[in-house]
Amino acid sequence: MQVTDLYVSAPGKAILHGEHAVVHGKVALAVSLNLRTYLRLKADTFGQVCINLPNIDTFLSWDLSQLKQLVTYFHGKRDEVQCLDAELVRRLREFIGVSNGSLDTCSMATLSFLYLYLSLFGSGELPSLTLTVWSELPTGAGLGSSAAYSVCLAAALLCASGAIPPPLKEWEHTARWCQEELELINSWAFQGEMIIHGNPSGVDNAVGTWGGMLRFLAGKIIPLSRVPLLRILLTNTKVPRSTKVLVAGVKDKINKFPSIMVPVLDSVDAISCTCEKVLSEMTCEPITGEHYNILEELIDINQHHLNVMGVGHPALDRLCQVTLAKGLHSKLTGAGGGGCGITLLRPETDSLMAQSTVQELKDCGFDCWETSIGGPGVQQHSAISVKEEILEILNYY
Ligand SMILES: Nc1ncnc2c1ncn2[C@@H]1O[C@H](COP(=O)(O)OP(=O)(O)OP(=O)(O)O)[C@@H](O)[C@H]1O
Ligand SMILES: C[C@@](O)(CCO)CC(=O)[O-]
Ligand SMILES: [Mg+2]
Repeated sequence: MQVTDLYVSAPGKAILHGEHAVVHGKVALAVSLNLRTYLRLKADTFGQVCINLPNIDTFLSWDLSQLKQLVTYFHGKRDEVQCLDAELVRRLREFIGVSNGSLDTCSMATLSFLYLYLSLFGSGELPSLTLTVWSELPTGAGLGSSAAYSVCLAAALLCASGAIPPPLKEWEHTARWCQEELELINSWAFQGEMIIHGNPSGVDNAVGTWGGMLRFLAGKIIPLSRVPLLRILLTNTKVPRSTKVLVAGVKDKINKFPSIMVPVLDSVDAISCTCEKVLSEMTCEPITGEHYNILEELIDINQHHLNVMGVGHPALDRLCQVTLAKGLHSKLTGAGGGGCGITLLRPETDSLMAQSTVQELKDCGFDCWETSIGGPGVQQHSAISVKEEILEILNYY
């Protein structure tokens, strides 16, 4: 089977409110970032499948004959995805020699690639291809790197399998898929997330697929089209952590102390809803200091709740203290336990104040930068629309 070469990209995300609570059926508000993961899929004739994942130092290849043995039992349909095929996951774990509890970066990325590849091609002829992924996102830091990776894999492999068409016309630089096709990409990306996360809510892959700002509740995705322009500082504490472990830890706490933890989750839900209401007011009436005061208080309350859930970290406390000394409010974003935090800048925060805050956070050993939010969701690119330095990496392999 011959596949067509293509480039795709998907954005990372920041969760404004609702991380962890969203896994338990509460509202989350999330927004796409201007940092993206890029994927190049290249057709080959060597009878092999190769993946190059330079961000995580992973370069692997398999003969098609090896992979064919894994799909002898396979009867799956690529347009019907509900839950993970446990037998395929078991075979793949055995094939790459990884145990059920493994959190190894390389194994998780490999497992989710092979799972999607075999699920989408397993009922027909397996194509020979090389897939290279490069991301501007820090890996495992709370900015949805796993979801951006899974969304890129799903879009590229669905296209290569013929389940969805490549949307790019000859004269275009970038193009997006239609709603129905995006839903299919999102549902396959969710499978990839299930392999990496264990029990994802689906909010991260939804942002990677649709981009912009979303309200997410129990799998229901509502794009928020009218949102004010927010200035946000992103800080990466560089403390490594695993989303899978943190999500499992919160679940254990809820099971152990339901009467204590359920009200915390309800309160986070109310924070997301209040934040959504304030953001909407800010688009239809003059923005006042009081709007910002409320947004800041919501950030503080939620950060305390996240500490109660057990997903804080001394480095995140430090972020909150340093920014509060400058009159700015921060909370962790994503799974916490280290990783990244967001700081809301007020309209009157001048660039000198922003710069000195960034410098103080860098002096703590953190990475810190002002970010723009609301980038487009998954898209196909022509080669010339991919930034030169990224194209160079993707074409190197
Ligand atoms: N650029 C990449 N190349 C290959 N694998 C990646 C890449 N980015 C992420 N991954 C996979 O995703 C895993 C990290 O996912 P994890 O969910 O723990 O962090 P995150 O998605 O960055 O944070 P969060 O889920 O809190 O937003 C890595 O271990 C790796 O398997
Ligand atoms: C911690 C969590 O709520 C967000 C991770 O970005 C997990 C999830 O929603 O899948
Ligand atoms: Mg993730």
